[in-house]
Amino acid sequence: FVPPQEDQKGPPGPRPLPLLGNLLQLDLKRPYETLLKFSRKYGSVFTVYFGPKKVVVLVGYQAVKEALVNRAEEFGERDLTPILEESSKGHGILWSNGDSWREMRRFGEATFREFLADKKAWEDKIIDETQHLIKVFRKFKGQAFDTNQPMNYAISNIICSMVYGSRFQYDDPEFISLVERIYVPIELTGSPSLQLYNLFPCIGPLVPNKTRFLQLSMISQKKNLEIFRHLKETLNPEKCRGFADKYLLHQQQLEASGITNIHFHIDNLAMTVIHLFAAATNASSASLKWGLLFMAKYPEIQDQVREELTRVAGSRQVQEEDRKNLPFTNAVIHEVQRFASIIPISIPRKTSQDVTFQGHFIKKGTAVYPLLTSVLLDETEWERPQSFYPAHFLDNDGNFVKRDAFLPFSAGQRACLGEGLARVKLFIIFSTLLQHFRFTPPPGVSEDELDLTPVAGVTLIPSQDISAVPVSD
Ligand code: HEM
Repeated sequence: FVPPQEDQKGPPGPRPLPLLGNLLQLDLKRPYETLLKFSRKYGSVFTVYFGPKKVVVLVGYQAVKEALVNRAEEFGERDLTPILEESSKGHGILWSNGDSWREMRRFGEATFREFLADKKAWEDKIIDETQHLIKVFRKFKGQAFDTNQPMNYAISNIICSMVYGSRFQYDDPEFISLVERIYVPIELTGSPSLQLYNLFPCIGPLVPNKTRFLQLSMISQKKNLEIFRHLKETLNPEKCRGFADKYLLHQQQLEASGITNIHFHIDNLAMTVIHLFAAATNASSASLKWGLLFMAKYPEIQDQVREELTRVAGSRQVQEEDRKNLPFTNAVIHEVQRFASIIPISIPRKTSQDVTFQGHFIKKGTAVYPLLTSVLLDETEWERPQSFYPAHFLDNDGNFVKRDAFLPFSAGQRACLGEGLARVKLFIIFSTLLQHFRFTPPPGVSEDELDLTPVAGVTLIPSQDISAVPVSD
């Protein structure tokens, strides 16, 4: 292996070894930490080799914004690993490119806009699910527990309501395996053997996790096709139950008007739905889990949130409408997303053409990793980047202020499709839980002793148990 010629003109970076590239220098459990370290030496645009794979890393608000927003087209393609290429087959939204992605993205944006316009219906689904979540939290009677599973179930069910039009009971075996098919592939993606397979695809037959990943993907595809068959039998243009109905109706309209669109077919719907579950669930539940853990860690901030909620909403259900009157709560939720920085390396992009960026040549098709954590913790943008400090989002009069460098949903043409929906979800669930529970460290553990180390993986997830003590008790 000889690094190609263009590297000499490309962004600088640590010297790669043949075949291994910079793998020996990278902390593979927390690669973002090594990348941050490299940036201190090589600047805000540098090259690193994950084995034979060349990657250009973007660091800090200025570089990330310039690439993803000002040069949106050039940095607007998704970089696919072999396993994702095999499972997605060019379909869906998250792991696709070109015309198919454009059509699915446009359809997704229009549909989500409609959902948000009918705010009440979307909000009611979230409120309904939050009530189920509260019942589960109550069962622990104030004992410390792992918030992972209850949160994953609630969030997955909200996406079920959004996509299929109905929720499941938590103990329904169909639902339990559906949730497993969402979270297990995400865990597998972060496993060392699949990471190795993605760098050296020739070892494929030796990687059981690859077979498991593809099996789960196939089962998801099959199950979705079954659900769509049922939905199709009862499809009613007057009463659209969710995303899948919208798509099926759109497909019917195209057929009825004789328009041929090769991208609107049932396999593309199934993969789009699988991608929506993958993108929507993990990130939302991780953000909420961090939110509750930070409340246990910083009780004075928790008290201030609850005081504001009580003053504005009393004991009635908080609604999205209330957000404008809850600047402190709003600021805390934003600070949770900033400080937890749950997707430290954004979902990989690649260049769609040869690019000269900040004086460096980057060849078409080069993988690009926007280091989102370096934006959310950028010392030139945030007053106290390394502290949990809700005042980042408040002015001197306590009003909420937006911040340019707040990019947990990334930016540009591949930015998070569900940002609007995610924001409503985080606000309603976080506020409602705080109305009902006081979150504390487990008995015998002090706030200082709470463990904020995330579980290693693509998304950062807390591992610390906490207690949810009902406030009315
Ligand atoms: C707190 C919650 C969430 C966070 C932090 C988050 C963050 C992200 C990030 C960083 C990306 C990569 C964007 C890029 O490449 O520039 C992304 C992509 C995406 N997200 Fe989210 N997301 C969240 C929730 C959701 C929800 C609720 C949905 C759907 C309802 C969703 C749907 C998507 C989709 C479809 C993509 C792929 C977009 C594309 O490739 O065109 N996300 N998200």
